[in-house]
Amino acid sequence: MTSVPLPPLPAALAQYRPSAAATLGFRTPSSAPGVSASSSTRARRFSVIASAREMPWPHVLTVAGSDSSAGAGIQADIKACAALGAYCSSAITAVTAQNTVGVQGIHAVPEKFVGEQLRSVLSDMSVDVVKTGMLPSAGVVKVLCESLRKFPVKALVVDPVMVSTSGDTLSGPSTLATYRDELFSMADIVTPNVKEASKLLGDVSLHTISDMRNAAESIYKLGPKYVLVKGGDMPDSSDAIDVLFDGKEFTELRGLRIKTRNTHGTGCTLASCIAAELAKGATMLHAVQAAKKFVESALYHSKDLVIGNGPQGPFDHLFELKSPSYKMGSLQKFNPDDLFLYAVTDSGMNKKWGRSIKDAVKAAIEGGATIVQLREKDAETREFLEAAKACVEICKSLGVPLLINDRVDVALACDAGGVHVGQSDIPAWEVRGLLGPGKIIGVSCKTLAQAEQAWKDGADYIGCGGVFPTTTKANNPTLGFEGLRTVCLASKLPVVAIGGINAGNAGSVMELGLPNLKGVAVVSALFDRERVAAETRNLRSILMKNAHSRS
Ligand SMILES: Nc1ncnc2c1ncn2[C@@H]1O[C@H](COP(=O)(O)OP(=O)(O)OP(=O)(O)O)[C@@H](O)[C@H]1O
Ligand SMILES: Cc1ncc(CO)c(N)n1
Ligand SMILES: [Mg+2]
Repeated sequence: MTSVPLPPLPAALAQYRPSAAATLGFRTPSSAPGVSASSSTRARRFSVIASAREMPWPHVLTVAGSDSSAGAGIQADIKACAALGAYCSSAITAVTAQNTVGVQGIHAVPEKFVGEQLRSVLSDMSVDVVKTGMLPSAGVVKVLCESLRKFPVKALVVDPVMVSTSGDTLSGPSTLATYRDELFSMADIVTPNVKEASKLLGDVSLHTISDMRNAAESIYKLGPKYVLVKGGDMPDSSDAIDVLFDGKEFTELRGLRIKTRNTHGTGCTLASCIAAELAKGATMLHAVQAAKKFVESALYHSKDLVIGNGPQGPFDHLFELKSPSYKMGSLQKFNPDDLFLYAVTDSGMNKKWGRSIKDAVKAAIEGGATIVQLREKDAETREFLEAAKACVEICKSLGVPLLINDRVDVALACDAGGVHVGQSDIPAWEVRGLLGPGKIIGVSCKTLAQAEQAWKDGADYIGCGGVFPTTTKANNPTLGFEGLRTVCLASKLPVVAIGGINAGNAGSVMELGLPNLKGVAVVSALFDRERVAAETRNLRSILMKNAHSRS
């Protein structure tokens, strides 16, 4: 590949960013002969830029290699960022000829021209996060470090790509020292897989989680703020476990290991998703969790795809566009706002008033319930399953998610939207393993530690209470407003308040104005009443009033 000299900055651009242009030594309007713009044209152009700045788009610049099969590299990075709502620009470091069999050829882009691409993007666009993939030579790593010193960004994600999964070398041992000595100290996070971690540490062997922890600690000493050692390629592990280290604490991120041949590009995708989430403003822990969840979901939805004849196929980054839930307005995908008016059934109460579970659920939705949970502690399993199937049908047709309390087996059998578990039920991460990534999982939590664990376990929301004393749960300690406030403020997941809530006190719960508190869950206030739809409607109008008075 030949490098062509960089032309002068286009005149129009020079008018928009005269200071940036001057800094870079580009010709500015006053120095560019024959370029003139009236002051009104210039003012209009500036106002276009100013209004564009009011609507920023999280921006990731990927510095990586092209993969002709489009499963990894630049192509994966752009798709991953797009799927997560970030804009992705690119500086291409190498063009590879590769497919699902392996890498057939590599054509490195001259280092100077990598620098020119970096300068073009970084001098013009507001890049939030730079993500690196294949950096084929020490020279490219140095060029990148220089560019980053000149144009600092909010965060740097370094995926130290060295060997493709097919075993082909993408970056030789000569780059190792430059990675370690120059790039790592600028990085917010470095994301080696186990083989790369081993190479970075002089070929130490890594076989266990404890080895991954030690490796993360050693790489941390080379200067990055966080290290994520990825366990996708750990043999004999039924889970896909990654280890995050922030210099003090280790976090094990445990996900399902999806049985599929389509894992080409998981590493590039994970790093790009972390970059996209950071660009959107997430904390590192959140960004890594969201990224892992994305990879897991994409693999799950692509597990049976057949693209290419080789052993390692690509997966579909835009799987959500294809899923029926996306096309039909999404019943499966969790929307925290669905927690607004959360109806929990109780068979005893409905029996007492002479209604079936199905009629009770129908009435609650008619009155405005936004999510329903079947909590049928006393029902026989067969009878419960039949009722659940009928409720799923109604809920699907009315666009309201239906969750099952405790019973993962019943949820699977009736294809419910998800499961709600308590502290003494199956742990949320095991439920996730059974239900897969697309279902909703809620966990009852009373303490900060429980809320933290629910988040780590991959739950979607927590139920917090009992806020007030309740008759539906024996020996249930009451948290009161203070307990609710403490958990809500610390919770990384959306919260629904539960326990003794009714039309008389629901307003005061919402008035707390806690940002994470998305709604209230009610049992007796709806179902231990004669007219379920009317009670629900009344509660909804109370909640709406208080939700509105907050905004
Ligand atoms: N089969 C799988 N099921 C679920 N998650 C997986 C699977 N394989 C990899 N992952 C996850 O994908 C992410 C990338 O990990 P991996 O160890 O595969 O990186 P990598 O080897 O750098 O990627 P690549 O294969 O693209 O080079 C990690 O979060 C890992 O846990
Ligand atoms: C270009 C490129 N970057 C990264 C990887 C790692 O998956 C790959 N196979 N190809
Ligand atoms: Mg891998």
